[in-house]
Amino acid sequence: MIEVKDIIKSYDGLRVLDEASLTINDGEFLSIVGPSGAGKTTLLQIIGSLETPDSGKVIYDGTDIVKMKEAQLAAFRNRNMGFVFQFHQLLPEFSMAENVAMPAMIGGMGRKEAMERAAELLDGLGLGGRLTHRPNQLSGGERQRAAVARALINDPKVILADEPSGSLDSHNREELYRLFFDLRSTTGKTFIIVTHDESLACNSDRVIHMADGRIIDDIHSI
Ligand SMILES: Nc1ncnc2c1ncn2[C@@H]1O[C@H](COP(=O)(O)OP(=O)(O)OP(=O)(O)O)[C@@H](O)[C@H]1O
Repeated sequence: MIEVKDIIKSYDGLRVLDEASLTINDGEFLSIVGPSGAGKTTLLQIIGSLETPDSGKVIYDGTDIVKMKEAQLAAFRNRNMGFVFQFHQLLPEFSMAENVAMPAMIGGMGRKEAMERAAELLDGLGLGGRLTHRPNQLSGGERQRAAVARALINDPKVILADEPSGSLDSHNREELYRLFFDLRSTTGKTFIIVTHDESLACNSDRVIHMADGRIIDDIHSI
């Protein structure tokens, strides 16, 4: 369970999160929607410990990660969170298998085991023939699937995604959503996704609506 409590965040004196609070249950598939500038990305980054709030708490299973020191936090993030961004952020000079294996190696896994696990994951996502390719040799949809594999490599409990389909065409978008929903059913992971896409939001368990740094609506599907 993740408890987000009274988060306040300002940039340059401008308040972008204004006492945002929510509780996210394990296995929930949650979309965060709202107009541009509402604070969605900032909230996601704070939940993902990539950004620090001015005040408030982000509690994972009883532990407030806002209070953690950077080294401890980096290890916690590496073990417990997987990230998918709008642009894949794969490293161009590394192969697909190396890119996917990287968070596991950073977490202390040996190269051989990490590369084997990366190959397995990529294979499972239909990219078994692309292990030694570089990111620029893949299509946008393939790159985004590889980014999902990278997010999964450490078997985190939570996947955080920021506009993950923002750079994809409609076919690849639908494929990515199918992958997310399949993963949710097969792995029980928690998904927290910032999106402008209605079809993704509509199919979520829960939709958080934000405006002006506040959560103005929290709708659970039946
Ligand atoms: N690092 C930063 N420095 C200064 N201002 C920032 C920074 N990050 C975000 N902001 C500002 O905070 C506000 C909220 O931004 P945020 O990206 O969280 O909104 P959003 O709801 O995700 O918007 P969008 O849908 O356009 O991505 C915006 O006014 C933005 O300009």
